Amino acid sequence: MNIRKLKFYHFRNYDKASFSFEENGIHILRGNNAQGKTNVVEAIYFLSLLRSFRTSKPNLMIKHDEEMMMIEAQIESKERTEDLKVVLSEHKKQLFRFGQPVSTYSSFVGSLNAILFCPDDLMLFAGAPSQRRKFIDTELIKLSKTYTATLSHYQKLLKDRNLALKSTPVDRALIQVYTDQMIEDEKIIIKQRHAFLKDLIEKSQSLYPFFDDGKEVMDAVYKTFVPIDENLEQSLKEAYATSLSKDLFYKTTQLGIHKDDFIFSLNGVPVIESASQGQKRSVLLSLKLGLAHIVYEKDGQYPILLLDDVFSELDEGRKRTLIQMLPEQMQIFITSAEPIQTDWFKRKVFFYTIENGTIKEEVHERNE
Ligand SMILES: Nc1ncnc2c1ncn2[C@@H]1O[C@H](COP(=O)(O)OP(=O)(O)OP(=O)(O)O)[C@@H](O)[C@H]1O
Repeated sequence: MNIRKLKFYHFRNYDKASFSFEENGIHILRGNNAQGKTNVVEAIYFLSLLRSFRTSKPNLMIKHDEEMMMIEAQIESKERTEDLKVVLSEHKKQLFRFGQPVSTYSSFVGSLNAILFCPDDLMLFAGAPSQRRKFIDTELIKLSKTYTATLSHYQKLLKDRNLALKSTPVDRALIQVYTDQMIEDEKIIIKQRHAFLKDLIEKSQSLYPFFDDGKEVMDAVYKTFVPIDENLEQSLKEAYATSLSKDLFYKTTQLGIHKDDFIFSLNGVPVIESASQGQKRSVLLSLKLGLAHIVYEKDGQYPILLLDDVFSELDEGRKRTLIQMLPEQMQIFITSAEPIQTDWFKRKVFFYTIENGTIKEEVHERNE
């Protein structure tokens, strides 16, 4: 998958800007701090998921003192070339595909598949379990419609069950109806999370040694509230039966996949407890590249890879390794405020200078 054109109008610090990108190449956006490099990455990510990785308030992306903003892109995939456009004003978000208005989120999201690495991702290890669930869910939602539908059904049931637990008098029969339906959803979600993590870890494990000279072994464990085996349904039923009195006491559902966690480790020690900054970045990069390989296996094409400020805190060896590990048929955007040595690249690479909300393509430098 490739972005061939990208246009902004009143987006962040860009007034009006237009970019063209070659397919598959590495595109380096360089420039001093606060010039608009990450803004470009944010725009691509926003077209992919209709949410920003920096703010939960999309209106902040509208250029100061303006009333609306627009991001537009031409996407080339294996199947087709299509135009995507988002127009956002304070009270309205309008979506367009092929120049036609699109009314639902689900018929827009999915056209552009992008995988992002950004410095805040390092919070994956230190943050709350909800962040790790979000990481896994975001990818599974892109990969499986069944997962998306089941997760949203479960979330609704959980809300209803919690309301039923709070009501007086308590309707135990109704709570049981919700519990039974939640168990059906959980059987699907637990199996999919388990299988996805196994696949992701297998792929990432094969990449991590390149970053760390094969010294450490990365791994991850899926922590849910029941054993994952052939007795899953029975275990779920027993867990809810045992927890019912607690649920009634606290008036909220104490157990469920909404409390799952995923623990990432190096040599058996949780990453958060002992990994260096460089090692954390290396684990994350192995995970992100692992994700890209999963998408390739499923779709027969790589997603777009967005690497925001990826080089800081990586030593030169790791920087070189990262570049060598990037698949040839993947379009990649890298932002950097650091000097970049052109001899790191042995493939098509394009440089752009970003300065105060303007973009200038530099002379193509190609080392082949
Ligand atoms: N809504 C907005 N309107 C106008 N300018 C904005 C808006 N939001 C952010 N900016 C400006 O965008 C710039 C930041 O851009 P960006 O985050 O892309 O920087 P960067 O080049 O990636 O920098 P760094 O190397 O420090 O990460 C800042 O100058 C900021 O003031």
